[in-house]
Amino acid sequence: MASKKALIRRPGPRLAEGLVTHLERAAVDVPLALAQWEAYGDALRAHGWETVEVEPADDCPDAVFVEDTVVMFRNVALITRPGAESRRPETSAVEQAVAELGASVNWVWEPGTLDGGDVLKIGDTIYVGRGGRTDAAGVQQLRAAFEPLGARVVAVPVASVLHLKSAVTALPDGTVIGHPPLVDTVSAFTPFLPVPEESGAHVVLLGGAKLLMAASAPKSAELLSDLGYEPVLVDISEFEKLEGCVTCLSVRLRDLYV
Ligand SMILES: NC(=O)NCCC[C@H](N)C(=O)O
Repeated sequence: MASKKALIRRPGPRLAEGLVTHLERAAVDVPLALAQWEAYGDALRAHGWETVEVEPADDCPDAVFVEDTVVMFRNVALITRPGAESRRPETSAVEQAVAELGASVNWVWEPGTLDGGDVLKIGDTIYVGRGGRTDAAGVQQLRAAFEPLGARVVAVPVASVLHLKSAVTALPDGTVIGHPPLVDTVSAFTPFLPVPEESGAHVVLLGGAKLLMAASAPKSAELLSDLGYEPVLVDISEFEKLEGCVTCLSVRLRDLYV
């Protein structure tokens, strides 16, 4: 049977020191962040996902953004080499966690860099954003890892936001959603549905019509609800101050036969 597990990683005491690139730094309330992270995990579990906690990395302020450390395609986990040097120590415990869950493990090698936040999978198509964190060698290594498994890898430039998935994600039917001012190449995505808020571009597919979304995107949630989806809203304000979004707080593992 296909698995329904999701990796998550508890935020550490240094969370407030997390990287900010496109935003002004704002004070992060760490206890509130922890409560928001617990509620995020509760929302996953309430919709049938078994959450698997990666061992915390308390020296790494950004470790809670676990999505950036691994890309899954079928049963293969590509352990990334994050573009930000301060994030590179995050990967070893993630590697151990996915290996223990039965994934085959592959790696992005130096000098390539790749952040999981730059990788959007829609069926067998994998969009990869070449931007501030993912370089050309990282894109090549992603292709080398997944094209032999049947993926079609499509590279797109990313400049306006931190990661590709800060700009666009996809609905269950494959429609790409994004807030147009922040999508560098709208024409790369067909079909494309504009949403009215930046954080409205971020959905985690919970199963069926349910979409995990940030509470900061009420108008986008209303739009999607009107299209027959069922948004499940979580407040992740403290992570948004660090350029995090709902997608980056977990990695869903759907193709492990365990
Ligand atoms: N996939 C993501 O959107 N990750 C967010 C990472 C935020 C973190 N502060 C960073 O700059 O790396």
